[in-house]
Amino acid sequence: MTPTGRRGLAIIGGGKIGEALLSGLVRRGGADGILVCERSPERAAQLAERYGVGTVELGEAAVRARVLLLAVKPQDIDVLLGRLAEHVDTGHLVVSVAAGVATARVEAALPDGVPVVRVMPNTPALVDEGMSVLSAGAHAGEEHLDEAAALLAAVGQVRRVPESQQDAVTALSGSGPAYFFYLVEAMVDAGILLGLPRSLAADLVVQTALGAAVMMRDSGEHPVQLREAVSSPGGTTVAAIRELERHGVRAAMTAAIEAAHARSIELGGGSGRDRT
Ligand SMILES: NC(=O)C1=CN([C@@H]2O[C@H](COP(=O)(O)OP(=O)(O)OC[C@H]3O[C@@H](n4cnc5c(N)ncnc54)[C@H](OP(=O)(O)O)[C@@H]3O)[C@@H](O)[C@H]2O)C=CC1
Ligand SMILES: O=C(O)[C@@H]1CCC=N1
Repeated sequence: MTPTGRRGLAIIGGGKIGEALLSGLVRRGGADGILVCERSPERAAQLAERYGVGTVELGEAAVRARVLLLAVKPQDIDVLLGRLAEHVDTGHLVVSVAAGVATARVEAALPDGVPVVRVMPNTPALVDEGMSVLSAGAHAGEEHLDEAAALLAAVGQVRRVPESQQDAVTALSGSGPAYFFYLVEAMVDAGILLGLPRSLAADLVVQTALGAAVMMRDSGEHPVQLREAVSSPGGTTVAAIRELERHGVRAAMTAAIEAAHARSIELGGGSGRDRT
């Protein structure tokens, strides 16, 4: 039973991803019904001013909000859950975005039967182009997954996976924006090396990244086909791709994503299990 007066969402942890989700949700639905609980009073005040949301202590967050979105670092989650446990009941929905942290670990720290949904979002939620991937814990039903999906759909696309795939998802789409930013940095630096002004180089690279992303999403063609269309025989693109292959960029990307996957498992203290 949901106690009367409990409504809306509290974001617990107003850091990078907490703010990305908050900004999109406020943009989509307004600040009414959204609360933020943040350890740093300065940061809480900043978010309140920026988004017009109310800020609360942990206990009050659980009294006033039905959905509790945990957005603290995996290293802080056990302390948070220890403090939260006495305030939570089965009428809440707990949504955790902590990398690597299995729903079973969250459930074990809370009263029996509390529904928990694990989500891996990403920072493009800031511009409504997020990718959020959901898995249900042992006590989360379809209605809880639907509720979490509806929340995250406000800031981008949503997919569901068995929880055993969440560490791979984390390595791919959770951390993924950083790989593209890294690549863009390198391309802009190369443009500057070739004598272009920084702002022009940045404009060229960012628009090229955007155009390439939209083509990959909308053209229905495989990235290899799209790359072939850029690669004139004996031309500039094949000369560049040969260097990327020579320097092992493809292998480096695979190794990077494997390292992120391993780190996600390490942060969680082991791989997440699927519901049986
Ligand atoms: N950044 C990203 O792109 C993504 C992050 N995630 C996950 O989201 C979580 C947060 O990551 P990120 O936003 O990068 O981290 P941040 O460190 O930027 O944000 C976490 C915030 O939570 C605060 N906090 C810690 N403990 C508490 C508490 N008990 N009550 C209230 N606030 C608290 C922290 O305060 P303080 O600064 O004092 O520590 C900090 O402001 C992590 O678990 C991460 O794995 C998931 C997907 C993408
Ligand atoms: O770097 C991290 O650990 C978090 C999880 C996914 C993206 N950022």
